[in-house]
Amino acid sequence: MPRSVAAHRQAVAELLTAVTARKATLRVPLMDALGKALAVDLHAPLSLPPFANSQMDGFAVRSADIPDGGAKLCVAAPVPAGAAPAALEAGHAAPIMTGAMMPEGADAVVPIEKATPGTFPDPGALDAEVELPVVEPGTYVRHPGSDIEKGALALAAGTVLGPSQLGLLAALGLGDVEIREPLRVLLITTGDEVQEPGTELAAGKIYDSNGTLLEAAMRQAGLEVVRTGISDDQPAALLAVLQHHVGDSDGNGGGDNPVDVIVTTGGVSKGAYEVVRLAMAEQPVEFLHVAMQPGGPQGLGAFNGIPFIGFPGNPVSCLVSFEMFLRPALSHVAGAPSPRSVLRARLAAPLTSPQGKHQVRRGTVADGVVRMEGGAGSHLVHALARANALVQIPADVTELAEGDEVEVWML
Ligand SMILES: Nc1nc2c(c(=O)[nH]1)N[C@H]1C(S)=C(S)[C@@H](COP(=O)(O)OP(=O)(O)OC[C@H]3O[C@@H](n4cnc5c(N)ncnc54)[C@H](O)[C@@H]3O)O[C@H]1N2
Ligand code: MOO
Repeated sequence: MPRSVAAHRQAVAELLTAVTARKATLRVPLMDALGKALAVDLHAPLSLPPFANSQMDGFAVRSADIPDGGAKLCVAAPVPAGAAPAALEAGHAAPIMTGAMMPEGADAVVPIEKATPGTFPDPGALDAEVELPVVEPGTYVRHPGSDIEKGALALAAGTVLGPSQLGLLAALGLGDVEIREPLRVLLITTGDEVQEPGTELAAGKIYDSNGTLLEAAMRQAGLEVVRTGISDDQPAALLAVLQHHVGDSDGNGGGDNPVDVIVTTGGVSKGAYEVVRLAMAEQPVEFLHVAMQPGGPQGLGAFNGIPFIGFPGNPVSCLVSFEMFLRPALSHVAGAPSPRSVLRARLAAPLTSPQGKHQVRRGTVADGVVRMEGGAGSHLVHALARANALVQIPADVTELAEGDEVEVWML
């Protein structure tokens, strides 16, 4: 009896719980925190904006100086961005640039387009005057703390740090940040037929797409990845690679920066040379079938005490396995990455799906409608590259009509 998708996801999460529990926190430069989870609640060390500043290029004024019909004011010394200006005298208007600090006493900005003349006087010009229309106090002034007050919670522990979050930390003046230490994954692709990209393709061989596909997916999910190169179909060779990186069953060897999880691709189904199955024969690893297509055959357990996950060899099966099991399990137990956004979309065309298998098709979602990219085959990497979503067809659904709603996970 195949295992359900939910049960296998749960099993992967359980496998990772112990690993994530023993990970420490780490202080890293902002850019190294991209995609990682914030370890602690982070409070703003300063207000944003830090001081009142102008939202427009124009004139900083005391609004009380300008009656309903407008007024002619003396032009004060200009205030460029970055300067700390002198206080604004009554009856004066100071040329001010976007982002520049408001002079003390000024409470509004009139944009240059509304001034007469509509250009700034030369900085050296003496006795210049400008005519300005009436303006409400506060107009085009960005008040200190209007975005966030000093001391307020800027980001909560567990927040996944993307570009916007890291941009906020930079705006708050932080050069580094404390993150949850990322999991280190040992990624091994297998197969006698598989060859490194960038080499000349021999007869009967194909290029290794799984390694790049999964390493990219893992890095994007905030994982550290250790690649070993391709392992051939000799179990002894795969065991040697594993032992080199992980150490032996007594915990000897494996280097001083151990990996937390091992992920392999290929060699888990029913062929005559299933290298991963054979190499794991002495280990507590279960090879099973999940009621899902693609990504049915799966391996799960431990190699010399290190959690082990064996994905099937087909490239689309690898990515679907990662998205359906490893990514959600990591979101659940490690807080990063964020779960995929889940939407509902209407089918552009009818489709059929095998009874008893949760099918994950690849599609393009636009304007609430999803169009399939390629067929169900798990070798279709070109179609995968066109898709922006995984289309989820539950195990008990065998037929859907055009316009029927399905769940889609945005990639
Ligand atoms: N008799 C059966 N045969 C198969 C079954 C089954 O239930 N009974 N399951 C099929 C399904 S579903 C899948 S998925 C695959 C899984 O096979 P393995 O995990 O053992 O993977 P391989 O046989 O090594 O490779 C499958 C396929 O993927 C290609 N491949 C492998 N590695 C890479 C790589 N790094 N980059 C690109 N492509 C790769 C490989 O050449 C094969 O075409 O088994 C089915 N068979
Ligand atoms: O499960 Mo396989 O992954 O369908 O191609």
